[in-house]
Amino acid sequence: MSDSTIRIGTRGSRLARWQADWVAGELRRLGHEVAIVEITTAGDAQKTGPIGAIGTQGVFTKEIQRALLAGSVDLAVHSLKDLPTTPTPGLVLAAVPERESPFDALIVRQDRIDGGAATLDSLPRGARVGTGSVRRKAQLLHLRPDLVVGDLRGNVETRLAKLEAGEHDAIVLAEAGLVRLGLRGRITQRLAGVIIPAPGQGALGLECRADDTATSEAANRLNRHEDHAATTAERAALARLEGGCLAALGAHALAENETLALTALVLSESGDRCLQVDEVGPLAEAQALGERVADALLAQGAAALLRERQA
Ligand SMILES: NCc1[nH]cc(CCC(=O)O)c1CC(=O)O
Repeated sequence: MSDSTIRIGTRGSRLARWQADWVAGELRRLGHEVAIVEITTAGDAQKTGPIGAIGTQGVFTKEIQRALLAGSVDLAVHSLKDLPTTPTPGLVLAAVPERESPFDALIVRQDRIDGGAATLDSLPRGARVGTGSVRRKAQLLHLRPDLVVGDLRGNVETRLAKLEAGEHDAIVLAEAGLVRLGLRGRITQRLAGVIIPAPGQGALGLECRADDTATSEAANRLNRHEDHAATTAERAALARLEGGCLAALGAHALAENETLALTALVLSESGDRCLQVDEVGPLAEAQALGERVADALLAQGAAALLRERQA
């Protein structure tokens, strides 16, 4: 292994490996030598109970950041939505590569589909829908207060197995994870325009040491300007609302012709109250757009909803 080998740190789940392998392939195409180092995180170690119970932000990312700072890896490949917005001293987000779908997807159990329920609207009254995310839960209940939303944890394959085992009538997962794992065919309904996704969903965040210009320059060649700007706006809104990854908060920005259109919403945990703001701004001012949208939400009373959740 030469000195210039880029060592990529990743979690060991099949999705995390797919993402790290994809980045490795792209860097090799650019002529770099790359090695992959698997790291176990607190989020992977805890297999039961709601994700909120782990208590802290960054359960999937902290150990990898520690390995970066310790110098045992050079580049972290994170799911951007799992990466806290608070900057980590000594580290930089070097690039956001081409984004996969930012949207959520509904997967309905086959016998329910056979019974004619192939969309969120057509699920029977009181149907059981599984998700581990307070954002998805609140939006599901906002749209369908009759649904019984149950907890769902584990990696993508585990969650699909729990659906098949009959624990739920339907589950909600990120379309990006399903597509990357070759499971697009499992999607019953795309929830684009129905549920607002998490900030950064579907995007990767490539992080390296702030003083490692060689790795930062290599990573930067994978950067997609539009996707970086869109996720910057989404994450700026999240940071301003201080919701962390556990808030019932959705944000999605669409980039078109050097313009960003950002939608963000904050809900009460039960979904009975919902605030939404839509604004546009120049791509080059993504951070400011996110902050402006967050301020508009705060002016509508978003802080009270977020505090309720934290109490
Ligand atoms: N919190 C888990 C997580 N983190 C990233 C993804 C995959 C999608 C993505 O890249 O955003 C998932 C699974 C899911 O939400 O279904």
